[in-house]
Amino acid sequence: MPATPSDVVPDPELAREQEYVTDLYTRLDAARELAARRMRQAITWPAVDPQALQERDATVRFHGERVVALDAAEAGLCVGRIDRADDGGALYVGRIGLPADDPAGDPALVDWRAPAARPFYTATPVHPLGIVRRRHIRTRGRTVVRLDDEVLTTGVAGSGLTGEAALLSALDASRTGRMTDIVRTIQAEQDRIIRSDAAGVLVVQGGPGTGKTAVALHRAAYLLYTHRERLARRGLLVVGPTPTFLRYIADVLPSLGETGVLLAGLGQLRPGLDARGEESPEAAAVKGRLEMVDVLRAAVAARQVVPEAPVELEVEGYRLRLRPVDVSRARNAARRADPLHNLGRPVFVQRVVDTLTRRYVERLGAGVQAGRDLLDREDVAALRREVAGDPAVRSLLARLWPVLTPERLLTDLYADPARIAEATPGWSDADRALLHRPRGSATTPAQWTPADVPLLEEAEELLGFDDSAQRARAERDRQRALRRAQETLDVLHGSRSVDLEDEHLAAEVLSAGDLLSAEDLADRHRELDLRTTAERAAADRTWTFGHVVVDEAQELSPMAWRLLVRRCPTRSMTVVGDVAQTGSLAGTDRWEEVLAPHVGNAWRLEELTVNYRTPAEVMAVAAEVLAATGTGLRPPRSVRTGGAPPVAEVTGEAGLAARAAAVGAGLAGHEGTTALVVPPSRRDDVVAALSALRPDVQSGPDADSSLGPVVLLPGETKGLEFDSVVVVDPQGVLDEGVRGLNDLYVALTRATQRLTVLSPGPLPAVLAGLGAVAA
Ligand SMILES: Nc1ncnc2c1ncn2[C@@H]1O[C@H](COP(=O)(O)OP(=O)(O)OP(=O)(O)O)[C@@H](O)[C@H]1O
Repeated sequence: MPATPSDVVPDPELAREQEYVTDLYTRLDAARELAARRMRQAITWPAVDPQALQERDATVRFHGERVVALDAAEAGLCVGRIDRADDGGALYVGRIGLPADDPAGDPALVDWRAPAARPFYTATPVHPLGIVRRRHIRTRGRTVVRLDDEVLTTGVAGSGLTGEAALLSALDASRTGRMTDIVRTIQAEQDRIIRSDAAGVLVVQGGPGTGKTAVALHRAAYLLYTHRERLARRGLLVVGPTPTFLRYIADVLPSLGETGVLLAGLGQLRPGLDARGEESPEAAAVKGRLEMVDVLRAAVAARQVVPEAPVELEVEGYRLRLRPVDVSRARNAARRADPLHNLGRPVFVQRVVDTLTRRYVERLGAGVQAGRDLLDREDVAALRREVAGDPAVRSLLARLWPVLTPERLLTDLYADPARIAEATPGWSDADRALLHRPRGSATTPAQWTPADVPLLEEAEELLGFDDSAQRARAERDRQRALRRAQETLDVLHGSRSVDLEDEHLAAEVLSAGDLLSAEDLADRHRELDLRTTAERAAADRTWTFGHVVVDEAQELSPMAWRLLVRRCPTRSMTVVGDVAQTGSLAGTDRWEEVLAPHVGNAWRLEELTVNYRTPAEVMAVAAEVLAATGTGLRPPRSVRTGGAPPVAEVTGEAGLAARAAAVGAGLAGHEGTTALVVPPSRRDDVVAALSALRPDVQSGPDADSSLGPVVLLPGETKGLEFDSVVVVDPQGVLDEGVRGLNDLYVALTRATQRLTVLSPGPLPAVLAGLGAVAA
């Protein structure tokens, strides 16, 4: 390990800190017991009216969340302390705040997110912020095992790293396949971003391994702490690129005591849908264009049909005629009444049925003198009902103005080249062909892809949702509950009058019926709604979030941005990514480009410059690839050096898969995680060869590196890291990716310890510096 400025402190100090830490755990246990007791009490509260019911739910939820947060604080409760100048004493910093006995004094433990804890992360010898010493306290279970001190009175600038010894030991640790929190070792440049103002759009640009994901998640925890009330109500959404990535980061916020956050990929942003279908990058890119808004508008308008010739219908043996002008008038009236397709439909239906009823009346009266007058208003209403219920009329209405779900609109559009052509004036045939997708069969339904999700959501905005049936059902349920409650009250009331012989006494005794109305009783029996804000938000597509964090944001298409901005009307967003790592064709290499349509220039940029993941030797190789991308971005500076130098081998075409398997299996025998990154055309061969040696090999978007070695495409490694990485066929990665240089850059920068490159032929020019040897 490199030299560090820390002094390892002798044992008596350790004993003193142990005493303090033991006291903190006693306080933690007491706080947990108290919160659990309060929660149990609140569950039994009678909820006599809707307001009391709401209060009960909120109280149970509040104490429940507190118990979860206190549980989460158990591991590594105290992270360190800062000693203030002028005998201000020590302030202990930890994962959660715990009060001291004297409420006027310092708390026993300051939450890492509180303003008072800030110097723990940002004080330096040059800017000590009133601190003379910073101590990192390392615990295992409840036992203090190590102290690392930094003296901040020297006035001499050091490495620029905060708590360097603690940081380097965290970075050297083997990876488990799950991201962990960095509360102990947040660096000053990261702290500034984590605590940056919640308002507006904050873009965090940084190279691989600079901690963008870590910072984004800690910022989420910070914002939940600082704006607890607003965010607890509105919720916070974290959007990530792939299901694997979401699983990789899933433990971080709960370990920080925050469970109310919704983590979702783009494919999961439509309630009830998990869109995991695959499609070509070109098709996804076309679907991601902003022009798709107009395409969908046109597709909806095309479903409001005016026939070219009159339509003849037979109702109860009478032939009725509907002229194009009748339909076009009905359509205009419906569009005026409500621009949303499904909400305008009742007006359209009403107009058409009125017209047909008029024709029906005329036909009935034909031949009879003053036939019209023979029918009174009730007769006409009965005829109208007949017309409205007639199967021929209903099927005509379904053809002229169908009720549409977003799924049906898009399925019909994709399946029919004529519909696509009508909705895409000015498009090339090649782009139109990319939208085409045959209807699935009953056995193999066409799968929705992540790029479909913003379109389905946009379509929902245009179609509107006629929820009258749902509301009617809810009202019927309520009435049924009321009836049941009334019956209960009647029984109670009846038994009282039978049991009590003394009329006078009976009048004095209040029965349940006197105290409660049927309505109250029905409410009293309602279930506790203990869903978290995140769960309620996930089930409601109209939910708008208090804050949205977008990770790997460079991959998002303009349509995806449009969806996210709709879910966050306040534009309180944290957007993190690296425009040098963009792999999708729909993504961006310029932040201005994607943000301008939604927020103009009203966004601010922060940059992260230090790489905490990739050792300097590996980063030097990746830097050549970055230079070749022409983005002009500088590679981040690695904090770790002296690891194993990267190696490259030329295997020959025939030996590639077998060698990849042998190297992968060898590395997977080490502690930590192993990934083989391959171009798509090599995946099957490499998986087959490796599984002969390691049956626990995993591949594809659900692969989990904590369970065995994984074989992944470059795009599937987005945001992840592994102790050992083998890049198989770098030329294939360059050739097969739509942004091949970016893909290779991503693949090379996933390694925390060891990098091996296996090439079937000569190395691509951008990797010439590696100096390959023959296998
Ligand atoms: N202050 C820190 N203390 C300890 N570990 C850190 C710190 N900052 C970052 N790390 C670690 O460095 C690694 C890289 O961080 P992270 O994945 O957040 O980087 P990133 O910028 O999102 O990378 P990429 O762009 O490649 O996805 C992670 O293991 C993370 O835990």
